[in-house]
Amino acid sequence: MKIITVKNYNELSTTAGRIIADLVSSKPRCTLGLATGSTPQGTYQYLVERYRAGEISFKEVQTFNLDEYCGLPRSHPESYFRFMHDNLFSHIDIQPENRHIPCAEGGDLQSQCDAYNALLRQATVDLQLLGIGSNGHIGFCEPGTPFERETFLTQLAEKTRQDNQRFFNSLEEVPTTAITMGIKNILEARSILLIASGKAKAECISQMVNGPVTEAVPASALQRHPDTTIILDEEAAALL
Ligand SMILES: N[C@@H]1[C@@H](O)[C@H](O)[C@@H](COP(=O)(O)O)O[C@@H]1O
Repeated sequence: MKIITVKNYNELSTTAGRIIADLVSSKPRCTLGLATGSTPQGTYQYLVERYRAGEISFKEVQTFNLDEYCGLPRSHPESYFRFMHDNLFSHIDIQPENRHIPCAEGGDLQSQCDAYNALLRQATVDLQLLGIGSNGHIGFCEPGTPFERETFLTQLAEKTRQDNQRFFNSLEEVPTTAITMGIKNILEARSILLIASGKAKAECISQMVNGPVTEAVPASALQRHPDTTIILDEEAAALL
């Protein structure tokens, strides 16, 4: 694992954004794995600025998002579909047919998982961007998820629902299930870029980097990936 520690969130966003922008410049037809949550927002803002400056184009880029809540229509302000539209896709020249987000609407969610997994299997993700949950989850692969899991319907941990409650009016409104890429899908990316900011992430970062590789800490699986870069601000790196 290559660990880069930076001063603050701003520097974290610029550092991560630059790595992605460099890939898009050198390989215009690249495939990006994308994440949601508060942490990547600054990274996406950086990419939008580089696009607006005419320095990069996403015309030929293909993207796959990690996950999506079940039970929220795509138009819901907290759906990840909407998050990606608002934070990135509506500001850049990516082609609608090149962006993929699990569809968690409709009755047959298992078929939606299978369809998304089949799409992923046809692609090779060049760079997978990741955040991390305070309980060590990546995507929505919660503690206890078998490492060989591919795209699946997951039950959100109570800790995750509590952490994400800040986006909703009450805990009851936070979905209890989601569709997520599995750990196996994530590890198939050519490279992984995980970003984390703030002291609430210090403990899980320490477990991910220095703890044993265990399904109790899903992010510890990244120790097995040959090309993982972790960018941390000083608070998230405090226990390393
Ligand atoms: N499914 C997402 C994860 O992909 C993300 O990494 C995590 C952390 O979010 P934040 O960056 O807001 O701390 O939140 C959600 O649960």
